[in-house]
Amino acid sequence: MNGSATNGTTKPNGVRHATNGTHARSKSRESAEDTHKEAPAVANTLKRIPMHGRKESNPLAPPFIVSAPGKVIVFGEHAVVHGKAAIAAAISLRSYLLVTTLSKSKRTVSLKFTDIGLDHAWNIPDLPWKAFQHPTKKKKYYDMVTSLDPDLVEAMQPHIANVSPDAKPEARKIHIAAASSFLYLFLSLGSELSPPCIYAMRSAIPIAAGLGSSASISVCMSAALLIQCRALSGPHPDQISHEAEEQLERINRWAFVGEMLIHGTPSGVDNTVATHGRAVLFQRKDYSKPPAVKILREFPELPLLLVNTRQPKSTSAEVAKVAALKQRHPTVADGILDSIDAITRSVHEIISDETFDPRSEESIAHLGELFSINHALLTALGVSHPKLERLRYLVDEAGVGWTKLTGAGGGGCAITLLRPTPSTNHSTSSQLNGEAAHEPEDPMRLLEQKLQDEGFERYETTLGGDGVGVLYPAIVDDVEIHQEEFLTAEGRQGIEELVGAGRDGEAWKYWRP
Ligand SMILES: Nc1ncnc2c1ncn2[C@@H]1O[C@H](COP(=O)(O)OP(=O)(O)OP(=O)(O)O)[C@@H](O)[C@H]1O
Ligand SMILES: C[C@@](O)(CCO)CC(=O)[O-]
Repeated sequence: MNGSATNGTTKPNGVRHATNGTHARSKSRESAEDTHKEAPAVANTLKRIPMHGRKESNPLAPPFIVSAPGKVIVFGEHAVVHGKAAIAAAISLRSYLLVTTLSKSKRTVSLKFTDIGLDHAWNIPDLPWKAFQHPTKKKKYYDMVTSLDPDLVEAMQPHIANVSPDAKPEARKIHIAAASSFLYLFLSLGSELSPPCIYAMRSAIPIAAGLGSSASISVCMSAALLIQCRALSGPHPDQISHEAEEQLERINRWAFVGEMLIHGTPSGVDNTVATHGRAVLFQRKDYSKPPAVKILREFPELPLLLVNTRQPKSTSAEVAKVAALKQRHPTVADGILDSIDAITRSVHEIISDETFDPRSEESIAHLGELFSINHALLTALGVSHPKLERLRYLVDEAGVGWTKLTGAGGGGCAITLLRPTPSTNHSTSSQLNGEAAHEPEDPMRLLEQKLQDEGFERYETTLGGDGVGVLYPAIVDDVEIHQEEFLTAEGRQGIEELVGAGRDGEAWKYWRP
């Protein structure tokens, strides 16, 4: 529970700050606003100015925050890695990246990714700029990069080798994945003259649970670095549709590069839905070309239960398992992947039909069967886990819906499509006759209790929200968000309240083609 959230009489941020020294606060606010007038990095359609083109006397860019959602894959995980279609939807759990520019006397770039315990700084001049800026290697901010350059990955290694040297091996792996992802993007989009900065990450998305935490942070890093090199215009409410689409595409391309550093061989569906939000029908047949993406703006409000087995898993290990099975049993594995593809296409047809009614028992039951079949096929591919099977068993036993794993499997989360409950008629004949009411136990309540007893965790979320968003400058309710409070905000509630999440029409802006 976040202490500041319950503080009561006025807006939470105002209350918190009033006890912290009003003078200092309003000063930092003024400087942020002034700077914003001088250097509207994202507010207008910009002439591109190289970061290093700024005059010595220019004020510091204000702190700003970018945010991106996690996702659930509703149908088609794993098959999508092998060129088949998938449907994924954004969830309301999000990551937030606060970027603070330091004075020019510092020459460091720092990561403070406190969710994973990573705190690392590099000296900007020491980084392998020569390798990344070499004319045969240098990428433009608008390029489409579909594979990592092994020479550049190699050039980064001495700078990755000194990340968290004393951490335990498991934690270190996590740190190295996140740090490599950032550094490759920083070296690709920045220059030796990039401003010294602190990049502070907080996320409400559980890590390695199949909800796209890595894609969400990759989208944040890509968007922040593109904003800093002034390669984005907007977001602003009257931005024309195709221009907004172009910005999202630019962010998505570099987020895919970030994902490659974490996953190895991502299909790109996770970063695509984390960038665009809503829901997407996604297919990448040829990795050297852009994927086919259809944004599903009218994605139905499906009644879903989202549960985490809390069994950690590695996406790259699960993806490798399927690749190995495909090598050993090509015909059988291809048959399974084709069946998953057929399910995804059939679902797309069903939900696109205007007669589809997510409140109808019949429609949901039809879709529910496809949930169960998709899960069975994923189990056949070897990516389920005893905890996922136990979860599915408990939901089946309660008779409340149809369950499938979501994301990479091997643990992580499952989604259940809930059976619509017939409206309960409380005035039964026995009650009307004055007999004692013996309410049958609510199966959903019983299930929730069992899930809790067995250590499963349920998430409250809605599907289909906004994609990447920007709070520039990092000011909510006229108060600048400070790095320290950002890093120490308690849990999901604490961070969401601090950044003013979900308060559309205010400071947060989104590209909405
Ligand atoms: N809040 C965070 N802060 C820093 N790094 C993070 C954070 N969340 C995720 N990561 C990085 O992403 C990695 C997790 O990626 P992984 O693909 O295994 O899981 P996922 O993205 O949650 O699941 P899936 O790909 O199945 O949806 C972590 O090891 C870490 O490097
Ligand atoms: C397992 C997978 O299909 C989904 C992970 O969320 C991998 C990918 O698409 O990159």
